[in-house]
Amino acid sequence: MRLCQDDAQTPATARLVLADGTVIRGEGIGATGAKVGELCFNTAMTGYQEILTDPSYAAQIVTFTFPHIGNTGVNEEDIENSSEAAASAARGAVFRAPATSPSNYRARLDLSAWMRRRGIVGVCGVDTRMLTARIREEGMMTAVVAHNASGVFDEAALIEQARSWPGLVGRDLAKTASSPQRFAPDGGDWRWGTGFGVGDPDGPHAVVIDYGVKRNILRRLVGAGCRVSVVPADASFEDIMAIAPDGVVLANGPGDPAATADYAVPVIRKLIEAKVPTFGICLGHQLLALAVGAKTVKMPQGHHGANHPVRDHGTGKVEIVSMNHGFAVEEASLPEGVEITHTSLFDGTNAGLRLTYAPAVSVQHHPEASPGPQDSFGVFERFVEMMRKEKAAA
Ligand SMILES: NC(=O)CC[C@H](N)C(=O)O
Repeated sequence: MRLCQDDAQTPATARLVLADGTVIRGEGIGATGAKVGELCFNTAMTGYQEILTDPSYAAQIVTFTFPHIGNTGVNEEDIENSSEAAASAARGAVFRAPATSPSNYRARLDLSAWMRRRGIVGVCGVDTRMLTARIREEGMMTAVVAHNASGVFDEAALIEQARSWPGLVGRDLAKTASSPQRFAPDGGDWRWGTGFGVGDPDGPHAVVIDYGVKRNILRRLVGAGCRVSVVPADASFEDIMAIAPDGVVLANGPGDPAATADYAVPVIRKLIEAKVPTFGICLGHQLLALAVGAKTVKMPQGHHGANHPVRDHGTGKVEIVSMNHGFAVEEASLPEGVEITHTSLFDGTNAGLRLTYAPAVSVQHHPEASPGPQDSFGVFERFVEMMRKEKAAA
């Protein structure tokens, strides 16, 4: 395979430009143009389509450490954006090898054509091992990925574009990733041969606050037996209570949790006070922590992958989970009445909480996987049990 960055003679059609002035040459894939964002790396070996459509990657460019991306093409089912807020997913992608022709019975399109449709700008032929080592040592940096057929770029302008981008700290992106209207999802867990399952019309009513929710969270809730309604990120406590929830899910989402806290935290505080069963996932976990008075911090490299070990202190077991976050809950800032339920075994950061005085739990990882292992699927069933228990006690 050809790596282009050291070969100035190659008419490379793409550039990856870092804010420190590094320019990496590669071959373009997907949309043409130039996209700026925070450069992170993801270590998952499968699930590139789910990763590129995960709304939590808004304003980010994903470097895939797995070298062969595109082998199974793209299909109509493995899409994680739950609404037309498609702009909310990853802006750019960095690959080691050029994408090969797809080989999979579900493939409908090749990766490049699909990325073009979705406006994702990509570059292949990059030494992703070198890039990942740099992110590991220097932290997530701002980058621009640029692609055009001519191979002619104003590199100084691209460096300037990367330098002047303000970064993710202080950015509320949940409102832009959220569906603007209430909706009900259309299916449950996907199974080979039968596709998406159907829900239980008499199950407990889970209302999901959509900060940029992944579809598989909705499918998993349906699969665990819930009736599900999704409400926009800025729905008020009264809007939520008006549709009679048995429980509320605080979804995942992009951006800085502290910036989303302005409008999310007052609603979550009222849910806690009203003892509505509450379950936070990723951004939702961080927002629950902020609602009880804790702090969140920016991580140097974040956690992005489908192979992260997390200890569940309740069961004593280690689960291998999917992760995608660049901010974390600062454990030292957690007040009394908050129990730590999960810990990342990569770096000891907080990965789960439970309030002792209200029915509220949360996890930092992605128990819905997609992509990733299904070790944590059970947290959805535990949430359903919590809703049933609270309802029976009311
Ligand atoms: N997946 C998520 O919900 C991400 C949460 C938050 N935007 C972070 O990067 O930490």
